[in-house]
Amino acid sequence: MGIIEKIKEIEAEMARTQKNKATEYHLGQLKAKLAKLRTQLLEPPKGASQGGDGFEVTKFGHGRVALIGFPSVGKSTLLTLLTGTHSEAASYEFTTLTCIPGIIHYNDAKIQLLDLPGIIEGASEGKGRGRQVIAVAKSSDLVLMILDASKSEGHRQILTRELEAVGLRLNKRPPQIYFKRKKTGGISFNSTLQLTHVDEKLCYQILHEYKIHNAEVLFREDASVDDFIDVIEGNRKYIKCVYVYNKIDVIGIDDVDRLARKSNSIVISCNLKLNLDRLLAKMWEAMGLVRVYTKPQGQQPDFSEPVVLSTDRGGCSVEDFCNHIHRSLLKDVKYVLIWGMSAKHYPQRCGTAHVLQDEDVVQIVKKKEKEEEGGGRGRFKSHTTAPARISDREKKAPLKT
Ligand SMILES: Nc1nc2c(ncn2[C@@H]2O[C@H](COP(=O)(O)OP(=O)(O)OP(=O)(O)O)[C@@H](O)[C@H]2O)c(=O)[nH]1
Ligand SMILES: [K+]
Ligand SMILES: [Mg+2]
Repeated sequence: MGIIEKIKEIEAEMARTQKNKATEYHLGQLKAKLAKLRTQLLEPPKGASQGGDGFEVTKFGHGRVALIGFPSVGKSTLLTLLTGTHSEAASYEFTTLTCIPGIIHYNDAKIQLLDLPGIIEGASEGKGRGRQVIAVAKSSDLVLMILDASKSEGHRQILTRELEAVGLRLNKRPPQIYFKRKKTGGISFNSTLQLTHVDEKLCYQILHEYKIHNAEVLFREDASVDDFIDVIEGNRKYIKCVYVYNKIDVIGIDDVDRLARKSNSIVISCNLKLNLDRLLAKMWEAMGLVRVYTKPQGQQPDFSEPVVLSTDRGGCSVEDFCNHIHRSLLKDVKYVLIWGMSAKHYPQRCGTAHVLQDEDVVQIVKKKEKEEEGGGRGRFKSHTTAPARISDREKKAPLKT
């Protein structure tokens, strides 16, 4: 029996099994079996060359966003609109057959947007180009799940299931479970709080399924069996996802309203170019991107080219900022002066652990370098006002030095 048949068999057995206290252990075991098979399915066949027929596209810019959706929901239309790179769009399904990259220029940052072939139910098991498409989704910093607002709302669940089946976890953070395999000593199981979804016996059983007999387990939250399996598998990818309901020009206002209220969702129309600005703002926020402007001593900040950091990847501390400019910079930094949202007053003197916010201005004061006390002019000299964003006017018309 092939892996896919085995998966189907276990899924059928799980569907047949009633969920109650008596079947809890059995179901847990089935879940572990299923997870193991799915991991097997993802491993490239022995002897096969790595990559080749995948959709390898070089990463570019400050982040990568993948367009995932059923055929003909408007992925290519959206890529063309947002990036100016033409991607063929048509009313028939599977118009796009490969990965087409474009670049979004937004907030002085460059975001790589990837158009992809449509995927269908069963994609995770190899239907269509599903596996390659999902591999690209895994390499992204954000998934835009494009949905046709006029079609079944079940599509969102089907796609989410397909992505979950290959180890993607959308809009979740890793479970707070410490897990370490050991060579000897048996299994030590602990929790810092009362667990309501799993107990020690169930966890032992799952570990047994994985043939793990020595390990340290510590639950730091009231996690589920699925969470525990995710931690054991260790290959899960936690990615943000924005659900984009396209084609709202063909549905009624009540439906638009309902879809717009769903969590992590946005409604758009490519045809009418509706809400595309809001979509970009939402992407920016979801990717945790932060612009930081450098201000040389005695001069105005350079508003033309921000350093773009991400709260999710790499972090946004002053240390991250310095490392971004130059690896060897950090050791010379005495402290920094900060103007902007993260500062309590202007300028605030901070250490390298300080966390920056979008549109902050930073002046680095190096060791053995004299501080510019009051040397700046206008907004960027020392004074105390409530924190505020650096206004667009200040960026456009910097004061003369
Ligand atoms: N009514 C309406 N139609 C749209 C909208 N956006 C795209 N379409 C149409 O939907 C059809 C499919 O668009 P595509 O951009 O090719 O969709 P896709 O998701 O890239 O399709 P595949 O590459 O085949 O997976 C085209 O006929 C578009 O003109 C929209 O906002 N409203
Ligand atoms: K199409
Ligand atoms: Mg397309």
